[in-house]
Amino acid sequence: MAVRLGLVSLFKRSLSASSRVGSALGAGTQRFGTVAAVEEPISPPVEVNYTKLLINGQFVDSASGKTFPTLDPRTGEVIAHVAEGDEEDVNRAVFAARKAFDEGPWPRMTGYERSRVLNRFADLIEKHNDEIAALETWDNGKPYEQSAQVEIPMVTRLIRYYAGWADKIHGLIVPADGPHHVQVLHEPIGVAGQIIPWNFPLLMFAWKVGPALASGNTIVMKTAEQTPLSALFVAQLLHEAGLPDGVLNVISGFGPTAGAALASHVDVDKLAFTGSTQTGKIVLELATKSNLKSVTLELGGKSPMIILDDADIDQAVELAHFALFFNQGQCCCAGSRTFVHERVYDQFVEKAKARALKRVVGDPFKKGVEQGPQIDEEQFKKILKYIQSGKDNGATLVSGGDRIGDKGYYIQPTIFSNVKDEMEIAREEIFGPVQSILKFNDLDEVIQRANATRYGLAAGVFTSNLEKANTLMRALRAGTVWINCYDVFDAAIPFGGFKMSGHGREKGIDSLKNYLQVKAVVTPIKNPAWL
Ligand SMILES: NC(=O)c1ccc[n+]([C@@H]2O[C@H](COP(=O)([O-])OP(=O)(O)OC[C@H]3O[C@@H](n4cnc5c(N)ncnc54)[C@H](O)[C@@H]3O)[C@@H](O)[C@H]2O)c1
Repeated sequence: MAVRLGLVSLFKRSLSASSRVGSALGAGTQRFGTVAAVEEPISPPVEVNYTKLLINGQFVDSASGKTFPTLDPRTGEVIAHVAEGDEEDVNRAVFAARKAFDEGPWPRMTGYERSRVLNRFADLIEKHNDEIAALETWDNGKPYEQSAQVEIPMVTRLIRYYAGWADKIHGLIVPADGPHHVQVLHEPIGVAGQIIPWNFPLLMFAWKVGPALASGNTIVMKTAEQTPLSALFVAQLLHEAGLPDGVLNVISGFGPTAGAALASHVDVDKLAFTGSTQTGKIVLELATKSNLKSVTLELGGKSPMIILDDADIDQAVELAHFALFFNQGQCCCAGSRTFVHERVYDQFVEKAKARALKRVVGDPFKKGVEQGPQIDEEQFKKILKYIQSGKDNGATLVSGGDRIGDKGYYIQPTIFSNVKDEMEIAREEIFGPVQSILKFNDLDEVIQRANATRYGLAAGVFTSNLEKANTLMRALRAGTVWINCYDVFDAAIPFGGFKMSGHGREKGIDSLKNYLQVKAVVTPIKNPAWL
């Protein structure tokens, strides 16, 4: 509940942002529209203490001795040099995780003991909330207030949620048709390989680690090369909370080397991946070719946000703005196709423009900032290329359309109207602050167009008409449908995709199933008193 409130309050903050921005603005911050170079970056209130690989409970150098720089998205400058893991390090980490699973205390501990470790971990995250948030913002560029007040609290909520499950995972006794005692056991699956992206580094860490640990597995995690720092910090806290050595191993490094080695390792029993659809296909193939390990995939999206003609336009504009621009537009489930009913279309576009122009872009450590820089040069260039493609293909540029300043990876909140379904910006995942507004005039038409994508991660609907909401929620082919809200991510709510947005679900009870094997044990019973 607290987390849900966290998100709701973030959205409410966004609702009142237009009245607050004036007072929030100051050095290093700008209301988009008064474009100028972003000023000198604020010094992050944290030190980087953990840069090595975590293998078997120890922070160690990579076998090759190599390191790679992790960069500050505000400037492109080096924050720290981090040990670069590759195949040999993955082998060492899998060996440690295997041993910890086969011999170690973790799967043999009671569920209650495991829950106590996870609860202590959540307490420690809470204690270090501000340091962790600062690391997350420094490495990723997301607003500090978002890290500190929304995301880190979501992490603790999620860890406590799975701590609550740890001693409630149980099988069944099933009545078969015969004199048999039939037990269905739910066992930990073994060594889990986990590969995560950079857009929500710590939240993705938690979504993966929470259910895997609650159900008694051991882990080798490969973090994203853009954002290795926060996972190393909290992995250390998890050991302080009592996690035995070897149960969680963290490898910083690159996809084609460390990630591929993990996906294809024959001693890994399960692979959980979050990232692009393109990479999802690669890791699925590696997993299949190596040892057919089971795979869950959380991939990309091109989610529709549908505004009906009965909607309160001011609220609809704010929600659609939040659905797209949250986290610099770097959300797999971003509402990146804003469908607006033709009766309210022009009014909506005007107000969406006004809102985008008021968006506070600047140093993410600055109070009141809503949007920081994009993660890195590669994403920054990709987004600018998509903006150019929108212009070239005849969409109407309503606001933005360029970078901000000449340093770091800041992009103007950009809106295109008159976007057509076949345009690249309406089909491909931009993963940036670019809103595409499309016009529709009929419910059946918008259902058909909203579903006409290879993705199916999420959808949003904004209406006061219950019947239309009910029709849409069933017709939309997506893993999540948010009605009159967006981006509500409580730990109990399953999340995942239809179609090429992925396989399986994370969070909630569904995620536990990813980390459990089902074993049937059948024993004949002589002279049973009952069956
Ligand atoms: N569905 C979700 O829950 C979700 C969440 C966040 C991000 N995403 C998606 O992730 C994408 C952005 O993240 P990204 O650019 O980091 O994606 P990416 O697929 O390039 O990278 C994701 C992870 O995979 C690793 N990787 C890359 N190549 C690999 C390979 N050959 N073998 C093994 N691992 C490899 C990377 O190092 C990183 O850790 C977007 O498309 C977004 O939609 C999805």
